[in-house]
Amino acid sequence: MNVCLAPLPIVFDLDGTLIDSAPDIHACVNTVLGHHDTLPLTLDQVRSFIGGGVEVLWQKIIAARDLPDDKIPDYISAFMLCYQDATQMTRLFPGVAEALNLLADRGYPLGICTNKPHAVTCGILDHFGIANLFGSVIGGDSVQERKPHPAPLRAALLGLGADPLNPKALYVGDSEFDAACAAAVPVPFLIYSQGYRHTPLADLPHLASFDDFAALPGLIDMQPAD
Ligand SMILES: O=C(O)COP(=O)(O)O
Repeated sequence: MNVCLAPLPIVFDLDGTLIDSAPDIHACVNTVLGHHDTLPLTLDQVRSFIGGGVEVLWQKIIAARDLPDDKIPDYISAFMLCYQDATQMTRLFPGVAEALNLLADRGYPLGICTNKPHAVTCGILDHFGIANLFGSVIGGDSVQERKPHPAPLRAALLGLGADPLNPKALYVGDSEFDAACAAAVPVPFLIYSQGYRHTPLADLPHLASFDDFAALPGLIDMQPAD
């Protein structure tokens, strides 16, 4: 690491990157579907619908189950009631807490940019005891637009003191939404290969990929500082 220069701000995606939230989301989706006498979805189906935020999740569910789309607001309210504090089956991916603490100790300003609603995001960060590591947390309802639009990532970068229009920073994520958002800002993108992506890695623009959080601090240290 170049110790003479300011460490780069690092912004992280949440679902599929820091946390495996699919089992809790899956359970709440099926609770809501059950209340509407609709067949449950598999964990793989629900996992493949995560990443665009709660509205996109439910658009994909109603398409998969041929449900009336004028009921989306009702489905979303019922889902949020179930999901607002559902952390029982959610896990940090292996090595996440260690990597984040190491990066924070090395002085990297850390942020979150997720399409998950802000309050739920903060609850999850608190639950895992990592909320204090992040200087900026942008959720799917923090600004008007959602990823892949660049606005939420720019807001997260601004919160870390970076120039949102010409940022020297990194975005770490797992999905098509994250890759497109990073390219739109633009900011170099590091992709976690064990997340919820369905596109081959080679087809997503990225600076580097990693499959183990133990490798992330070294990968970040290799990037030129600001
Ligand atoms: O789809 C969601 O609710 C959140 O997904 P993200 O954390 O990957 O942005």
